[in-house]
Amino acid sequence: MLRIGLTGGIAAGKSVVARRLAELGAVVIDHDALAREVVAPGSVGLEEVAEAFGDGVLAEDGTLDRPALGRLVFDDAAARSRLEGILHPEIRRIAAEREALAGAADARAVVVHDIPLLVETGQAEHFHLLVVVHAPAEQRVARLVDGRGMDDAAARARVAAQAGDEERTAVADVTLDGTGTEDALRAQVDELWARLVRELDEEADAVTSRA
Ligand SMILES: CC(C)(COP(=O)(O)OP(=O)(O)OC[C@H]1O[C@@H](n2cnc3c(N)ncnc32)[C@H](O)[C@@H]1O)[C@@H](O)C(=O)NCCC(=O)NCCS
Ligand SMILES: Nc1ncnc2c1ncn2[C@@H]1O[C@H](COP(=O)(O)OP(=O)(O)OP(=O)(O)O)[C@@H](O)[C@H]1O
Repeated sequence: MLRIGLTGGIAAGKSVVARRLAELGAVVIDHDALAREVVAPGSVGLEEVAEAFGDGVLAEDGTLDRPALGRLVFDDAAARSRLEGILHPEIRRIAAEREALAGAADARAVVVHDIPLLVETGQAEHFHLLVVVHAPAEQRVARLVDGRGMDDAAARARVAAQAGDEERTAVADVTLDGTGTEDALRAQVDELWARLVRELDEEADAVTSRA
């Protein structure tokens, strides 16, 4: 199994890269999606979040009011760290379980962990290959405001809640340029994939010829 860590600042283009890798045959484990699963209705995670942050973070139907919780945590490092303390252990447990399943199904699986906070949570050394999608903070703020309808202050608070661009690129094995079009980004992923497949094939050939 080849384990890849994929990260990048918010709106750098991680999802574009992850979707392309999945199309090419990788098993993608999306940690943002897991962060939603662990607070699904009826989950222990949701109960713990409501206990920690009050019923104001619950919508009328009892589901998590994500914008309300976002307003509480993105301007407050202590609150954010409390939320992460509740959610991250469970997210990691499920991610490890999904990875094990992928490995059991196919020993040659390429498993990609799409993790926004990969560097912040000290996981840079956990992968065979660390891929960082890079686009400068100002461009990412503009994408959040224009593309996702976030207000400028909220967009800047999210960017500020994450590692700086240099911290991420410093630990990257591969840096993808997320500043151009989505097509241009997908083309870089295709190139990377072709290289990985070639390397995996060469490794398999070397093992066969040694046997
Ligand atoms: C606060 C919450 C409810 C806001 O939900 P919302 O639907 O608005 O955002 P969503 O979860 O889709 O995240 C969008 C992006 O925000 C950024 N982000 C999310 N959580 C964090 C965080 N704790 N610190 C910094 N950036 C974050 C990431 O770039 C992510 O891709 C949610 O982000 C959350 O539960 N965060 C804590 C869990 C977490 O750390 N997730 C990210 C990595 S696993
Ligand atoms: N290269 C690009 N050119 C133009 N727009 C882009 C590009 N890459 C991504 N976008 C747009 O920017 C927004 C964010 O992209 P994407 O969802 O891939 O970011 P992300 O890194 O996954 O963010 P998050 O941290 O929120 O998961 C989307 O609306 C997407 O369409």
